[in-house]
Amino acid sequence: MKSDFLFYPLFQEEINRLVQHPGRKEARYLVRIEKEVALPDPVLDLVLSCPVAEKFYYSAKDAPFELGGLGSALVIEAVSGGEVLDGFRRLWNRDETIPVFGGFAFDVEEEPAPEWRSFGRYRFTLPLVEIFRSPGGARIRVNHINNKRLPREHVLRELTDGLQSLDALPRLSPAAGQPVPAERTLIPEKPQWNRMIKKALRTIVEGDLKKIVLARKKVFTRKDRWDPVQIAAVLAGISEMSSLFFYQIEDGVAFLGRSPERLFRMQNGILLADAIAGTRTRGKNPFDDQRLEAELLNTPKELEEHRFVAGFIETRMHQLCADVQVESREEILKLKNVQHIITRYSGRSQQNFSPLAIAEAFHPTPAVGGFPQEEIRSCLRRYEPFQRGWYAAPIGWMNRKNADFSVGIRSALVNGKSLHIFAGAGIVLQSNAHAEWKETEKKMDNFAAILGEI
Ligand SMILES: C=C(O[C@H]1C=CC=C(C(=O)O)[C@@H]1O)C(=O)O
Repeated sequence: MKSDFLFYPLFQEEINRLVQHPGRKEARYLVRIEKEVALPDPVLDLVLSCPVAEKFYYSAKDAPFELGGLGSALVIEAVSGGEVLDGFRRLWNRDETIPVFGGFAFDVEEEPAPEWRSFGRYRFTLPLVEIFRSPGGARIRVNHINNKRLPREHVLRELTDGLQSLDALPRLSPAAGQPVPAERTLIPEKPQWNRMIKKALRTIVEGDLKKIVLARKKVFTRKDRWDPVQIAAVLAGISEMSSLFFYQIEDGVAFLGRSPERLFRMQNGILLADAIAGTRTRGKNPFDDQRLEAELLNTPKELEEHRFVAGFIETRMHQLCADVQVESREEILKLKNVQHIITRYSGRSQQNFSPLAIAEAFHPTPAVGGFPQEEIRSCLRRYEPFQRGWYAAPIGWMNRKNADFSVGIRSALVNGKSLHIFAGAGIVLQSNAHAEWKETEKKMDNFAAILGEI
């Protein structure tokens, strides 16, 4: 990982030109300068190696794009989606294609728990430096918001200072590192998990809910702070069909993961969404793997779990779109540690819904909440012994009309000396507490290399 990229020299000429043309409109609210570049390294390397406090990265699971951000030009922290859209209204009035990165909590009605406090309920960032790479090439943009209507010279000085200070930082090189010893806490412990499942099954038998996705977490605490960059580098080394997301909002505070599940992608009016549920581990050899795949596709309990999700997504797609197509039904998605049943949908968006409104309409799908959707948040608040925060919630990027959001599973929160690793499992009538515990263990295995064991 080298990334000796220097931002200020790259934009020096443009900044000088802006100084010489004081009449140009950009300085009124938004200064945005763009450059095509021959990027020497993957965007991820650039983002990980720059030791700036706030930074993000997103690559969608099946699109050859990388989006990265360094620093922040504008951060919107809000308690509702409407407030987020208000916060970006002026930005998108200038240019509706500008992407912002972020997400919101699983349960936005809850007061965030201490470990999630800096993420809040909704949080999106317009970065100071935005890096986008596609097979056609790479572009770097710098953004500066002048919402205080400061004089132009002042704005350009701030921009220059921002870029120069990014350049002055020594680059990090996240060495693979040895597994780190840490104290482990299970929340819940196994006996409590067994009781949670029993309670969920009772609720299902009584007929109030049909499916409940219960989650657990492992918290690893060590003497020194965890390095989110090192953990992201381990996730980046995994080769599978999943999106990689990394959102560091303060030094040593980051939410990151490798999610196989797209909540939705909206591109030029086309909406894509996945239903993923039903799980088996990977086999020890190809023959064993095939056997597990056949078992997954022929087990009524797994199919039921999957169909709650697919039915829900299909209903939402019809509410939001015309021409809803099932791109593939009940196929297998093979990941490094597990395999799932996947059904894919596409449709043509009918109305002018904002991407955030679409995210709120889908979330939480029965893959991470349960069924029916309406009852599930209050039920999980009572059943789970910790707050999910941003785990299993939408995370990604959006502009005024387009977006790509993943469901924030196979994920972890790094917060100083604590590392919280999450996983959940769908509980239906035939579920068994021990099998679901083992399944969640496997779902956490992406992080095993960091810890030596989980
Ligand atoms: C809730 C999680 O996985 C969901 C996604 C795929 C399969 C699932 C399952 O089979 O239970 C879960 O619904 C998680 O990984 O934390």
